[in-house]
Amino acid sequence: MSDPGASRRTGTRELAPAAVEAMALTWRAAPGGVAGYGFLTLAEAAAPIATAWLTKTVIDRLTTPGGAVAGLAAGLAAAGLAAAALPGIGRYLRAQTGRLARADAIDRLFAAAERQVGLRRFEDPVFLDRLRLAQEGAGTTGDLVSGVCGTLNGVLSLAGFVASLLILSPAMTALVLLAAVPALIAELLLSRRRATMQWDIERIHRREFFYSRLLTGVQAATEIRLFGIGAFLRARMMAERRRADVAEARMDRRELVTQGGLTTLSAAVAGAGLWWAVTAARRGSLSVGDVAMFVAAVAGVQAALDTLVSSLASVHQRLLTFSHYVAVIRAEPDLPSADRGTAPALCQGIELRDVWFRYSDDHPWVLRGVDLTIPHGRSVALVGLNGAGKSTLIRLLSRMYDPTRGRILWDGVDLRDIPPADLRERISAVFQDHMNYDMSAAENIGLGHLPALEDPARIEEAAVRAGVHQTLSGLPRGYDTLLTRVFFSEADKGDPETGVVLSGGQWQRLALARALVRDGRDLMILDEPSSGLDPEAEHEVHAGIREHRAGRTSLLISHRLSAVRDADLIAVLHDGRIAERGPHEVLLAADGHYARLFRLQAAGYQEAQ
Ligand SMILES: Nc1ncnc2c1ncn2[C@@H]1O[C@H](COP(=O)(O)OP(=O)(O)OP(=O)(O)O)[C@@H](O)[C@H]1O
Repeated sequence: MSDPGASRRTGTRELAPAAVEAMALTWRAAPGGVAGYGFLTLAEAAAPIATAWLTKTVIDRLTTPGGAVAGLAAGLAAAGLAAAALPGIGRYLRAQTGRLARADAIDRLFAAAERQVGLRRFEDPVFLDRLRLAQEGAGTTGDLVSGVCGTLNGVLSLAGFVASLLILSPAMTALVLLAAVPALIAELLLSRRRATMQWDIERIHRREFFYSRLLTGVQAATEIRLFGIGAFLRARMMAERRRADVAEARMDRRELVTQGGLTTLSAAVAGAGLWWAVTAARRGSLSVGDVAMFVAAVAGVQAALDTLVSSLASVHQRLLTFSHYVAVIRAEPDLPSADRGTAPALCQGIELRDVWFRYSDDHPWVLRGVDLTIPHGRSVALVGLNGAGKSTLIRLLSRMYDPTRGRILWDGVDLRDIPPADLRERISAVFQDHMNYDMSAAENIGLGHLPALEDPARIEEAAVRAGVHQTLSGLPRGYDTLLTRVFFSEADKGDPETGVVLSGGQWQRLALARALVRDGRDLMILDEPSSGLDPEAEHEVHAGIREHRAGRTSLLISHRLSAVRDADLIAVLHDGRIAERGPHEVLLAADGHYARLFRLQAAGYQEAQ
């Protein structure tokens, strides 16, 4: 279970730990509910057996002169009452236990996903499929318990009715039981097939979900309309839907045929039994009560077998799904992480020593022996063409991945020897693909440093420094304004106080404020912090950043070379290596890649004059 992305299918071996985990989880979440439900299961199983015996005895006494039946009738009424009331109480307990177990399971699942310190698992389609099935498994933990209770109910009812039937006819008992064996095997095979089918169509569902999100989300809405690609995307979505439907229909047909055959078999056995009982009664070897008991017992055995077989099949299938949950919560972190030690406060600097990296064995090398030092208290800029590997290098610095070869040293300590959370505590960053959270303006900034959520002055200070304070304070509810409209109904949408939508550049400033609120960190990473800003805003933001970077350790990535010229050191990433390094003037004088790019950009501006 250490590598939840390794295997596409779940084997029977994984079912036992899944069963133990599900039981333990449900017991922890709702011990009272499980105990109550277990008790009700016993009572529910006992009620029909008691009813059958009481009925037989009442009939026998009624057909015998002078037999007292009042007490038996009362018992029969009590058993009937129990049979009527218990299922309702059981349903409530089952639902309540299910809710508690589900909440616990979902919480643990998401905590486990968070334990994946890097990004690799989230780029692995097999893991993503597993994660989705795990969510499904977590959501139905309670059903698993009710399936187990159903199985228990089936076993108990079966035992009671089989014992009753044995007294009347051992041969008929054997026949009824034998008829159940193919049903049991067939149902288990069917549930395994259904679980395999679910796993196989998981990718189809993921693609369908992707298209449906595109078609219903606001992000792609403009392009979809402008390019007129709605029908094209819908056709693709429906093609995926139909592929999934075909697989499901095939499965349903298989179930229909198998279950139809099994039902016919049960009916034939019941008919033969009835014929035997009636002839035996006519011969005088069975009483009228015995015939009633026999009919009830055959029906009871078949109903119990039915419950047992379908509960077992459902438990089996749910366990197959739940085993994905177990695989995810027991998954080792994707990166080996030290759990002891701390990231020392940066005094000397960060050194990349012969760092090689590729995203996987079948991807090309992105970095091919990068040697770079980011000295403490200095500003370093990283430039390079699209796809040169700049953002990749940042992901390695914040340990979203480990270098394939080589080492990254934080004051001489390998990043692998520092707990990732500790390392990240010392870093602040604005990412090129920053997040826009559907939350309030204050929360969008405060997420950069959670204690700041209680400190409005600190949030405001960061907003001022990112140049977004004026925008935010002018919103209908100031910093408490929601920066989204997704939570409001159509009727609310006319009211500006229900949420606003910011522009791309305003969001970018907000992302900068989120990084700045994390003040006092040892390393500030700025990956294209101003790409969506207007020239005035860009100038203003870079002036602010320059001031902020003075005397601090920072790494800035920007294609706008005028923004990086003041860096203490500029490194040019080319062909996976640092091709040039030095201050602006030195690189210009060297007349290499940097000088060529800088002159190209400068010429563009001059032409415009
Ligand atoms: N998650 C990923 N899986 C596989 N390959 C990736 C992944 N992310 C990036 N790459 C590849 O790695 C290379 C470097 O990408 P990276 O984003 O680091 O470049 P960059 O220098 O930041 O580019 P840009 O200037 O366009 O932002 C590219 O060829 C890209 O296709």
